[in-house]
Order: sequence, then structure tokens, then C-alpha cells
Amino acid sequence: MLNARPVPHLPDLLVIEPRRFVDDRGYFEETWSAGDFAKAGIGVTFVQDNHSMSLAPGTLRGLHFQAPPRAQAKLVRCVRGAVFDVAVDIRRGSPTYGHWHGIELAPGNGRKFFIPEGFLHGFITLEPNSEVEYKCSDSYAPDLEGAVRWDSVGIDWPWKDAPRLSPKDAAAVPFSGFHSPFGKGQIA
Ligand SMILES: Cc1cn([C@H]2C[C@H](O)[C@@H](COP(=O)(O)OP(=O)(O)O[C@H]3O[C@@H](C)C(=O)[C@@H](O)[C@H]3O)O2)c(=O)[nH]c1=O
Repeated sequence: MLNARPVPHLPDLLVIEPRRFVDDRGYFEETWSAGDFAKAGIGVTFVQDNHSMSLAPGTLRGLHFQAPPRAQAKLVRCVRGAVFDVAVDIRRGSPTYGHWHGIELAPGNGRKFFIPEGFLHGFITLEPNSEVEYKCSDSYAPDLEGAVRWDSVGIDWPWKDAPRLSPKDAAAVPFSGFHSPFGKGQIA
């Protein structure tokens, strides 16, 4: 049974708490179950798993999307270190367009963040060697990927120094000049 709670101000985003079976060896948890997702009414099929490791704390990856028809829903968790993970609504016509939500993900809390299509995604690492794993509902389509500047959306990042960025993310467009490829079709 999935313990998933919608984010109150962006209810298409889900925070999933793990069901951990603790014993004297440690713990066991199912990290993803197709059956549990189906029972919870989350109609998504994951086809690719990603894993990234970031050496330095303050490394920011984002804010990224892949455009339709190859848009990606994601299920994100942190398996080492800690990250502040963020999703931003970019569904044109959505009453919450431009609104964001961020949560801390870490192996200790086992929390997962479900982000449907129509959202930007990014995270900043809070510890050295932080590792993030995420499932994606479509495979990588580099011609359809895009990015919005991390500091142009009004996100209250919990890291106040300049972040470490890829050249691509440093050159991303600001949110004010961004035309989202996601329309009303992505609104549940
Ligand atoms: C995302 C991705 C990248 N790559 C390659 C392309 C490039 O040479 C190298 C590094 O790619 P990037 O710099 O885009 O990696 P990164 O900045 O970690 O990009 C990721 O950020 C997070 C926030 C997401 O949500 C992901 O969807 C993805 O956009 O990996 C793949 O082969 N498959 C993939 O699915």
C-alpha cells in the first residue's frame, strides 16, 4: 500500500513515505511497485532509471524538462547524502503556473518525490557525494530537453552560496522569457 500524500498547494505532486521493515540487520523497503502505483491511481509507466552523483555540496542540476511528445514523469529519491528537490508547474493555463515545491530527500527519511509531466525538475545537493536515483516515464530525447535558470523562479533554495552548475544550466533561459511547451492537456 502506497503512503503518498499530495502537496497541498500543488496536489499533482506526491510525497511518498517509505514503508520500512526494521529488524536487527537494518531495514527493508520496496522502493517502487507497479501494482501499488496502479492501485493508487497513478497512471504512469516508467521506462528508464537514472542515477547521478555530485561531488560537491551546492551542486545544482536543473531546472529541467523534456518536452511533449517525450515528456517525463519522474519518481525521485536520494540514496546517499542529501538533496533539496524541486518541481515547478509549467502547464500553461494551470492556476498554479510558476508555483514550486521543494522537499529534502535523504536515505534516512527514504522519502520519494513523484513529479508528473508538465513540471520543471531540479535539485541542489546538501552534502558531498550525494547520489540521486530517479525513474522516468520516457527515455532520454536530447532534442526535446530544455532548462530554465535556477534563480529565475523565486525558489527559496536552502543553499545561499553560488551553486555549482553545468555550462548548460548556467546558460539556461530565465523563467520570464520561457515559453512552456506544456498545455492544458497535461493538467489532470
Ligand atoms: C538526462 C540524461 C543525460 N544523458 C547524458 C547527456 C550528457 O552527456 C550527460 C549529462 O547530462 P546532463 O548534464 O543533462 O545531466 P543532469 O544535469 O544531471 O540532468 C538531469 O537533471 C535532473 C534534474 C533531471 O530531472 C533529469 O531529467 C536530467 O535533466 O549525460 C544521458 O545519456 N541520458 C539521460 O537521460
